[in-house]
Amino acid sequence: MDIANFKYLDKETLFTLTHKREGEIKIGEKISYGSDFENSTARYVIIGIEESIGVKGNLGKSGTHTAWNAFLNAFLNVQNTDRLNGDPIHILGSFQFQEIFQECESTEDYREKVSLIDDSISPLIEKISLAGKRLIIIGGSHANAYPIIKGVSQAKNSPVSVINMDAHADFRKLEGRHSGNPFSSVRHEGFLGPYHILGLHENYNSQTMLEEMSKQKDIQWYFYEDIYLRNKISFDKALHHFIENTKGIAGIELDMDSVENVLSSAMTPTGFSALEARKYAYNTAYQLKPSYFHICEAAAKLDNGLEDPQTGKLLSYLVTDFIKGLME
Ligand SMILES: N=CN[C@@H](CCC(=O)O)C(=O)O
Repeated sequence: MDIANFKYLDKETLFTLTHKREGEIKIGEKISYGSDFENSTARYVIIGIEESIGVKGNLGKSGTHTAWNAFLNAFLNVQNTDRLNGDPIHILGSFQFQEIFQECESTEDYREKVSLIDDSISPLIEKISLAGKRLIIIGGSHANAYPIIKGVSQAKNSPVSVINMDAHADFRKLEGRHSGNPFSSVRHEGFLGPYHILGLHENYNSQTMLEEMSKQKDIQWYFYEDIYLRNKISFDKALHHFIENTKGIAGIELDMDSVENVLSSAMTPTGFSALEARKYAYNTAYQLKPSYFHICEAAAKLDNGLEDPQTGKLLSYLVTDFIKGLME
């Protein structure tokens, strides 16, 4: 089946990126791949979204389209062991939206195109979810939380209960689609159930947005500052509280701009550690068996030239932690 702007992972790419070594087996040698995920026995389907349009529509710095390849390079070369076997994993491929990106000239153009890509992404998410597979999605901007939640919600015929580790609530007003309003947009359409945000930064969430969220009883958050400056609650307790309050169909969001020093549009010198992000991925998967895991906003290279050779490896750790949590 052809999907607009989607490239299935093919044998040649897989073989080029998987570096074989005698006496060892890499994950890339075990996973299944390509279009026929429905007939694969794999339970977990991984897709990429190579896209920076949502970030530009939110007046940010482009670069999130570079995360997928960086992830793939690292992930395919993870050792296949009895701690993590590649057999239940299927890598489908990635959405490639760089041509659409090149067509944009203004903020309005980016916002219009985000609506367009929303409509490409959600049917595939719905189809994979309907096939009973759990999804792992590597973004891309946080704008894509909207089509992901919509697709899962339509497949499961239920609103999705979401936990989001993030410095920003992304609940901005509906002013055209972008990376700052996926949760307000998807809430507006009834696909988002309870919404829990872990680690909001007080400096970067507006009073208006916080007041809007306060009106809705099933939207809750912990500020990063309440955890680490005021010691009101520990990281573990805050996470546990959200996990306990998540019922039914669950989705997990991880915005990498909440993790200290990870390259992204809103890169931060103070935030969660890589280890906390790993604990988040593992524990949410282990305890909730969520329908999807969306990791977004990370970049291997920003358009301003900044590069980070570690992005792909961190994304790969997070995905393997999440899969281990699902399997244990
Ligand atoms: N998903 C990210 N949302 C942030 C982005 C900030 C930035 O790119 O600088 C927000 O809207 O506040």
